[in-house]
Amino acid sequence: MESTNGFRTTQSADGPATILAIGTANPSNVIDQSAYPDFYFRVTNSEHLQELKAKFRRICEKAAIKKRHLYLTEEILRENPSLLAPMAPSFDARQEIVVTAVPELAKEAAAKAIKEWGRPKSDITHLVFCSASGVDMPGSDLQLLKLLGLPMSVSRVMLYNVGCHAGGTALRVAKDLAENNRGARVLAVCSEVTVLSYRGPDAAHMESLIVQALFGDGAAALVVGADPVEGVERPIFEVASASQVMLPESAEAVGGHLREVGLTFHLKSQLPAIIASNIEQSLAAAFAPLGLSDWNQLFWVVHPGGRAILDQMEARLQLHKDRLGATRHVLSEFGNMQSATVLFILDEMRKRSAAAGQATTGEGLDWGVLLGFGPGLSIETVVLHSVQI
Ligand SMILES: CC(C)(COP(=O)(O)OP(=O)(O)OC[C@H]1O[C@@H](n2cnc3c(N)ncnc32)[C@H](O)[C@@H]1OP(=O)(O)O)[C@@H](O)C(=O)NCCC(=O)NCCSC(=O)CC(=O)O
Repeated sequence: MESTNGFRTTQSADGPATILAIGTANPSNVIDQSAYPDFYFRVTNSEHLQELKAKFRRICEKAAIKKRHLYLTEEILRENPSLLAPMAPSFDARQEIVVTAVPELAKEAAAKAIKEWGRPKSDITHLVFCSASGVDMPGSDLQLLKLLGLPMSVSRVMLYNVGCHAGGTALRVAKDLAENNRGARVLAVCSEVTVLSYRGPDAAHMESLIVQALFGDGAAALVVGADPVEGVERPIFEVASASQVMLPESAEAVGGHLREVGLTFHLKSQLPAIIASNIEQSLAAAFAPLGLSDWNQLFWVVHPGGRAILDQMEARLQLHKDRLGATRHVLSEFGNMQSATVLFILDEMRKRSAAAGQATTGEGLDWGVLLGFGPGLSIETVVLHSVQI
């Protein structure tokens, strides 16, 4: 009888996990960031809070965001007045919306990814689903399976309420699944619809104002698999390594709490500085095996938690201005879409590389990094290798 080791060898892939397709989707409702302070204070019946409105306008102006997509329209808000108050018990009303909106938006993104991938959806073997937008049992992973008509044999992993680094987490888990299960094709999906954290302004909750000014809704999906089938599958990036680290004594920097009032966030103003002063350690550990330490030789995909995080990281690492171009573009067009954002940036990266006639999907460079930040404070570092265009 064959040894377990021999059996295990035949179960593993030969090559590294690759990203074979990317799809994205947003709700059709678009908000213009410059007009948003007027809309937000009017719709939440808060026009009497003029000082707070002026502060909100300052935050919106400094966010480096042009527009965002939000599921919540004025009509839906009017139908759900408990969402407008700063701290009214409203969990049921919020859940009612997200349990269908999250998997539906995920379906749009996943269908696009499967179409680009080019193989039948019945060839999907695993699903990794991430969302910080509500919880349910069975979860959004099962709803998505049904909405897409995927085989009932798909092995699912549901990552609820991980936070903004979860795009990196999903890719890390997808990589391990793809490399350890020969022939596996993993659908990794992040879907965020910020209905849980939407609320009216309140001087007692300044951190909520930041969330109202920065967060947007979006879903993104990847198909991940090793040993691409020649002539059928076309890799976009190879996933060389993926790791997670937690920064000590940073638990208070960022977090979220699910309560009767929905999801509340705490965001310390030191967050950009904490990330900037710790990031080089993660980069050094991730790129030491490759002998790389010139950060300007990498292409960059960074979770844009806020403009100040990008600015401080860029300054600390002395990155050339164009290195964070794809990241800043996605922040400007969509805001902070939590876990989905880095996957949107991957899409933007390969598209702008092709449009500019670059030699590789990573702006002409070979190696790149995807960074996610979130509660913990947790940092996800994914090392990517581009492919020739
Ligand atoms: C919000 C900003 C765009 C504002 O830009 P600047 O900092 O350049 O401008 P600024 O200093 O004049 O700030 C504008 C106003 O916002 C206030 N302000 C800034 N940060 C604040 C905070 N964390 N809590 C409360 N208020 C804050 C300032 O005091 C100021 O008020 P006044 O004008 O009255 O003086 C930036 O600070 C930023 O990008 N911050 C990071 C946001 C963040 O934490 N993102 C992580 C999201 S969570 C995430 O991504 C992970 C996850 O959820 O898991």
